[in-house]
Amino acid sequence: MARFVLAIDQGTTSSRAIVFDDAMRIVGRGQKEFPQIFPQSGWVEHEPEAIWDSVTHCIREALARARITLADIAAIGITNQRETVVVWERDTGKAIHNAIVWQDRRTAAFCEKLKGDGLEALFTEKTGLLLDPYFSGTKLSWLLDHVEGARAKAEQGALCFGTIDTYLIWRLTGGKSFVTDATNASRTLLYNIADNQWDDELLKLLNIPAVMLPQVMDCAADFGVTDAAVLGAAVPILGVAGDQQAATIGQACFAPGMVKSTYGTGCFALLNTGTDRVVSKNRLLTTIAYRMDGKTTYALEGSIFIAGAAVQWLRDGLKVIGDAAEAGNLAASADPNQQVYLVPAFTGMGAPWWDPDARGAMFGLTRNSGPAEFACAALEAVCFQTRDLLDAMHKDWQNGHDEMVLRVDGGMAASDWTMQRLADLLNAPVDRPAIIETTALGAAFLAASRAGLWPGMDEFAKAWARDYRFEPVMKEDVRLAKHTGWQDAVRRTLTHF
Ligand SMILES: Nc1ncnc2c1ncn2[C@@H]1O[C@H](COP(=O)(O)OP(=O)(O)O)[C@@H](O)[C@H]1O
Ligand SMILES: O=P(O)(O)OC[C@H](O)CO
Repeated sequence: MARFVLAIDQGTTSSRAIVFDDAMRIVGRGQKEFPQIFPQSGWVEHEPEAIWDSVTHCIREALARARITLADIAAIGITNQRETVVVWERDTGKAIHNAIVWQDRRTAAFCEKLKGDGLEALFTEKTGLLLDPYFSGTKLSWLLDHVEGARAKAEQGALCFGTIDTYLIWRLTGGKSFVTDATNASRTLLYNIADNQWDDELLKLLNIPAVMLPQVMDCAADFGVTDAAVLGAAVPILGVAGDQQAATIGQACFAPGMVKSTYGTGCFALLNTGTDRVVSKNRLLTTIAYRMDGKTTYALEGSIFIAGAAVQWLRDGLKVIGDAAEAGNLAASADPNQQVYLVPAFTGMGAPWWDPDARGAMFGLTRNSGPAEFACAALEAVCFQTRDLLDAMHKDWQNGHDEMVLRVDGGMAASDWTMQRLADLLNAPVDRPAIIETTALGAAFLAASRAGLWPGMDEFAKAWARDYRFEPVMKEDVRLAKHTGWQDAVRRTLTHF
């Protein structure tokens, strides 16, 4: 009997596939990067075919490392970079344009126009999002306006729109399933998260024909069966969630008040608010954490665009480290008497500031400032930004949950120095789990529990294991002084202060 589950994690810079066994252990993995395309300043695209090739490559690699074949897989779970838009022809499956990636800012002027028309409150009320180019809706609208003949074809029902999950499912099932899940839908700016359906009024405002949208399912559902002619065996796809929601699930943040923060290229913190659809007064996003058995659990989300990317800047831009793993040691050697701050607004500032025009800045440099102070400032910036998010979350939603433990994951969570500094600057414990691949784990859980291979949510939550807890040790006056310095640096960087 098939007793393995395959998680496909399609990320912004690479795709991963991980095989888990029925005891939730990782037995094989594959990973492949694919090209990032920057056609103009602020534009970011991916070639859909390159994404597909990377996914099939790492599925083969993961299966080979696990020494099994696809026939040994009981179920597939998919998790993906969110908001990224693909449009393809319904009859040929051919994409009409490169995918427009979540980081792409080309629709900034369109968003400003919609805001100028006084529409942001309506979009926020219905979708929980803001009018920012980050989300899918305005990108889809751009494609229909700029690819010749696209709008007419879309209106005739000849085109399909999907986030990456939808596109992969379409390809894996040989064009038989045209579906998404509620978490991915909730990032499009087209989906009403209160009514749980595509919103006709918003579709009209963005001029998007409903006929091109996929069917929205729960996160654990029957998404289709892989076409044996495509992958070599027919396997059911039983779980789907956007990557940050999948990490929330993988971290077993199932109780209201639980919060996780994922430190990859960017950083995304999600606070489970249960059935409360909290509307943020502090410019956080309201999003669907997961939908199971028709019941929606909501989250408040804070999105920071630069986290591990600041470490990449130390490595590739400044060349003060040769490898990301060296950043912590270098930061540890910084002079504690220097107050150097980096505001890493390299691509604008995300939550809770949402300032697309801000650019990065450093403050407090002296003639003694060197690589160590730069590294310290870069890593501390990620911690300070997390604090800004969590402070905003607590202003928006108290519900008696003053005591907070943050569950962390993502590549940067491997840095002990950064995680200790995070606990210090938050003045809260930080828990790093034993399985750091929480995104894939979340997708695997959705699929494996539906297949009856793994237990349900309660048992899964009990199985969550800690690798290490970082306890705050920094003196209160030091923490306060640092935080005040950071707030001042942010104020001086933002364009709208
Ligand atoms: N030991 C480390 N210390 C600090 N940053 C790290 C470390 N290891 C990896 N990173 C950073 O984490 C990021 C990679 O994390 P990952 O979760 O794979 O990101 P993504 O899924 O966004 O590609 C990179 O930006 C890298 O610079
Ligand atoms: O691919 P990641 O891990 O950088 O995550 C991207 C997010 O889903 C964007 O919202």
